[in-house]
Amino acid sequence: MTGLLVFGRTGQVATELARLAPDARFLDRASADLADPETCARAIRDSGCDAVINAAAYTAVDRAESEPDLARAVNGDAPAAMARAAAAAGIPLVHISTDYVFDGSGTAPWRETDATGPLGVYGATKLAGEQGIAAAGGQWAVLRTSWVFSAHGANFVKTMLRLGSEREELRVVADQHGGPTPAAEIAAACLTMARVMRDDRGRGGIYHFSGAPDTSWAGFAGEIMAQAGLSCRVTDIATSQYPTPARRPANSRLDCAALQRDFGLARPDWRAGLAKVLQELKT
Ligand SMILES: NC(=O)C1=CN([C@@H]2O[C@H](COP(=O)(O)OP(=O)(O)OC[C@H]3O[C@@H](n4cnc5c(N)ncnc54)[C@H](OP(=O)(O)O)[C@@H]3O)[C@@H](O)[C@H]2O)C=CC1
Ligand SMILES: Cc1cn([C@H]2C[C@H](O)[C@@H](COP(=O)(O)OP(=O)(O)O[C@H]3O[C@@H](C)C(=O)[C@@H](O)[C@H]3O)O2)c(=O)[nH]c1=O
Ligand SMILES: [Mg+2]
Repeated sequence: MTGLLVFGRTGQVATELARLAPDARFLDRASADLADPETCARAIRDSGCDAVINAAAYTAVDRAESEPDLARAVNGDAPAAMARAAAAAGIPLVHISTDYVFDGSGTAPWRETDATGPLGVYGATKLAGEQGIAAAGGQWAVLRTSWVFSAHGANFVKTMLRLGSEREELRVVADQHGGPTPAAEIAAACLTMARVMRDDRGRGGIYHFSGAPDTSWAGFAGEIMAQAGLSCRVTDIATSQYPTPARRPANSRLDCAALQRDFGLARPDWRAGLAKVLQELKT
């Protein structure tokens, strides 16, 4: 996609965007530090691009609890500044957000219109980003996704492969439920949305997108061990048995019907995405 500007170059989703849209311009931390929102706005103003995707974020969920100011600048203030600059330039912004904006109550898949209630700093700062974007008033889309994995960068799959080859047993929480999502599918969805929005200025809003079927982290871990041929046993535990600095939602299930209806994008099967990632890690 020519005329596309992407914030982020090294992350999971940015890496997949670079594969799918090699003509786009990618800004790494050295070119646009999200800790400095004005730099991001200027990058958009100076770019002459006709669409923007923000694939950069502060994603260290536990560390965010002790770095709330930095997390807020990167996840909250920078996306808001991007949205104001994009609105002024008359171009669409596609931004990625998270299931962690929800409090995780109940068992029903979350809809876009449901009340948010983040449990930790990461989720709260991502929610601030969503709100800042909506307040900017231009043409924007926020794609909320969950449990992202790929062959690149740090993610649950790579952690499980490493620990699973070192240990006979792993204890993994079985009472947090959601949809693992391949980064490649998120990149493809963002590109589709950016194209559609560029051609139809009436489109945008908040949308949910996650892999299917819903599972638990323990279920995800079990499938990783099985597909990778690792004999490591996965034992179900409760969240209370795995203390972490940040609280995480028990129910991260996302209702993805609106994205299917408005953009024709269906939930991808994460098990097929996992097979591709394992193949890629082998080569
Ligand atoms: N990972 C997940 O499980 C989920 C992610 N998301 C959202 O999806 C989006 C993409 O996430 P993902 O690809 O996994 O992210 P990664 O954690 O893989 O990568 C984060 C990216 O953001 C960049 N970045 C971080 N801080 C700054 C900064 N101050 N200035 C410039 N760049 C910065 C990193 O650059 P550098 O290499 O220099 O650090 C890196 O390129 C994010 O909005 C995230 O919130 C949503 C749900 C789940
Ligand atoms: C390593 C490990 C983790 N866990 C638990 C902790 C946690 O509840 C769950 C997943 O661990 P992670 O550290 O990958 O989780 P986390 O970093 O919170 O993953 C989140 O990242 C952010 C960026 C998002 O937006 C979310 O959608 C989600 O993907 O598994 C175990 O139970 N056993 C283990 O051995
Ligand atoms: Mg993590």
